[in-house]
Amino acid sequence: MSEQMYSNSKLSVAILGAGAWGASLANLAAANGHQVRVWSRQGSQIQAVLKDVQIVLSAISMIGVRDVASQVQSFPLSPETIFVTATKGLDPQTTCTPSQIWQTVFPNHAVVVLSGPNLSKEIQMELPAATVVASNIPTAAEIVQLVFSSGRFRVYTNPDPLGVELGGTLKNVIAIAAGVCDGLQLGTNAKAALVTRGLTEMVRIGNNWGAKTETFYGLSGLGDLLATCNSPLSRNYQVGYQLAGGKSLTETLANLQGTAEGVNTCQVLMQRAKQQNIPVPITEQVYRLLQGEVTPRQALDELMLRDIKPEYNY
Ligand SMILES: NC(=O)C1=CN([C@@H]2O[C@H](COP(=O)(O)OP(=O)(O)OC[C@H]3O[C@@H](n4cnc5c(N)ncnc54)[C@H](OP(=O)(O)O)[C@@H]3O)[C@@H](O)[C@H]2O)C=CC1
Ligand SMILES: O=C(CO)COP(=O)(O)O
Repeated sequence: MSEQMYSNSKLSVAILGAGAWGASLANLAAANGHQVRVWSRQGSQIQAVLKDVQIVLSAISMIGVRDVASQVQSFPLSPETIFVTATKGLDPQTTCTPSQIWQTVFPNHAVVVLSGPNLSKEIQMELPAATVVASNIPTAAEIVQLVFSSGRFRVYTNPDPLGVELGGTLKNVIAIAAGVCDGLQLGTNAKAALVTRGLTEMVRIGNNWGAKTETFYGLSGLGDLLATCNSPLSRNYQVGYQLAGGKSLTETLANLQGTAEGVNTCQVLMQRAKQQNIPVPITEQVYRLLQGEVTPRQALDELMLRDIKPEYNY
């Protein structure tokens, strides 16, 4: 399978998940002339959507990924079919990333991660954005790059799928903290400190997992942090903002449009950080806040009054 073969051809693309992100990605591929079929639990049979497709893109919330992957497994697909995952979460049972789940279920297929600063509402409004596609199989990433690239969606390739996937996933926890920061009106200095130290925490976790440091300084790490920590369009930011305003987590989630993956990611991350002995002070305070163990103000004090230390351990 070569990139050249695909450069001018129009592909058949199945999008699994008709939520905010699945619908936006479907529009981007369709606008480039590709044949796009979208599947959701309420819609057509998955079998009809998967028939003869060259690309299967999953934009399913983390909670449904394992189940949907095993549904897909029961249908015959060409060995050339490329899987793309756009989910930003971690599996609660195994702490696996979505791409690790897809790769385990489809060990002989190319799997590509798509992640970046991509607030779907802005993409629906046709505002310009950039993203990253990453795979261990470079030609697969290049094919996916061609499918989605346009004058309003700039797609970069990257050889570190784990780093790209973790960037988009881990930033959701920091986005909750950023929402708290703004909800408490702590100011621009506090927000800059939070996001910067949040990035340090993401790099620390990512390195332990085997991801490359520099990936976190790219679009899928720093880029996505900047987008979600500064925008009320981010559901994760909204969760933090509402909690800071005194709402309960149950009330906040009940009124939220769509999925805020950071809530579950935070639980999984705490589990993994404890197992691996990784210091994650911001994640820990977000976890305690979500559990109702601390108030937003107490979480702030806990972070500010930690033992003083050097910025980096060189
Ligand atoms: N919105 C955004 O701006 C972006 C979102 N993402 C990520 O994409 C993923 C989806 O987000 P988004 O589209 O916004 O979320 P939505 O809540 O809008 O949609 C979630 C989608 O997942 C499906 N789904 C949920 N649970 C299950 C299940 N158990 N089995 C099968 N399907 C299920 C829903 O199906 P149904 O409609 O049938 O309920 C729906 O299609 C998340 O991981 C998110 O972090 C990534 C980048 C940008
Ligand atoms: O990941 C996103 C933008 O890149 C979407 O953020 P939320 O899931 O917080 O809305």
